[in-house]
Amino acid sequence: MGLRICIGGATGWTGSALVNGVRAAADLELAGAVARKAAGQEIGGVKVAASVADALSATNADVYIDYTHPSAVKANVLTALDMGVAVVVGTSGMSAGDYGEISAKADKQGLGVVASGNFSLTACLMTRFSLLAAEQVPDYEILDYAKSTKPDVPSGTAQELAERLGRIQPSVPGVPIDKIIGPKEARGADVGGGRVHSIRLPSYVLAVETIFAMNGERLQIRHEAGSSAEPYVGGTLLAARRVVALKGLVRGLDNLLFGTLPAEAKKA
Ligand SMILES: NC(=O)C1=CN([C@@H]2O[C@H](COP(=O)(O)OP(=O)(O)OC[C@H]3O[C@@H](n4cnc5c(N)ncnc54)[C@H](OP(=O)(O)O)[C@@H]3O)[C@@H](O)[C@H]2O)C=CC1
Ligand SMILES: O=C(O)C1=N[C@H](C(=O)O)C[C@H](O)C1
Repeated sequence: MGLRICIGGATGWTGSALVNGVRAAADLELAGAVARKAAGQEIGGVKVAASVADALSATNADVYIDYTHPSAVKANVLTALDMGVAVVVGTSGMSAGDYGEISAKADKQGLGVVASGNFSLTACLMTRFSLLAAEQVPDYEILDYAKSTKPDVPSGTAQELAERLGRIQPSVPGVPIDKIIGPKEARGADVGGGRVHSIRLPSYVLAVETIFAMNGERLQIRHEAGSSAEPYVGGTLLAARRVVALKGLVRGLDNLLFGTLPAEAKKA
């Protein structure tokens, strides 16, 4: 019997790619699925439940994976932990405070949670390269592009990056924000120490770019997502395989792949 996976958001863009990924993996088994509109129907050989609690009481899942909605994810994760199930979080929209609560619950339950603003390999490389750059170049700002209908801001990718860059090297505006002449919002938002400008327009899936600048030169590190959800499957399933051996919260796929950066370990 393989590792038993329950997928929240199983009918969605990412969730349906994951259902296929789990079914194609010899060491994984689809144990449950959650989605409201398809509740009662069958997906990948399992009956879709209307809620995480219903899905996890009907099955003995080892891991719950959430790709639902920013308005639902926190309650879903806390429910799974309360029910003794390790969690992988793909859904965006949770604040640093929300992650604090999840971290405390995971510690209390002795369970693992892996969350990553982006589970694609190339996005995870963008994050790691940006963190390395911030150790050397203190002046940077983050541009966060997504489709016009994305409800949460900044994206999960940009939020996690901003918080982590901000811990290594807070981004300090050349003119302090309270001294700005004109609308302060035009200078973006301070997200955990990193300055983020979010753009929401049709035709984008998601792109995140950090501009590092020194006198006379600039470095731009950019990731651009395409229209397929395939890139998120490998990283999410790697996290599912690893999370069962963890206790507590790990944020960032790059930490699973490459270990903790010394600069982040020092500031933790
Ligand atoms: N970390 C990463 O690498 C990635 C993160 N994401 C993030 O994942 C999230 C989902 O994205 P995407 O796949 O495009 O979303 P979709 O809108 O395509 O799918 C959402 C899924 O969740 C279900 N759902 C929505 N609301 C609820 C709820 N309240 N309770 C239970 N199920 C719910 C939907 O079904 P129904 O409405 O019938 O319930 C559907 O199955 C977003 O936050 C996105 O930013 C996306 C891709 C990669
Ligand atoms: O909403 C999306 O589509 C995506 N969201 C993720 C995020 O919020 O960072 C990332 C993914 O590339 C697509």
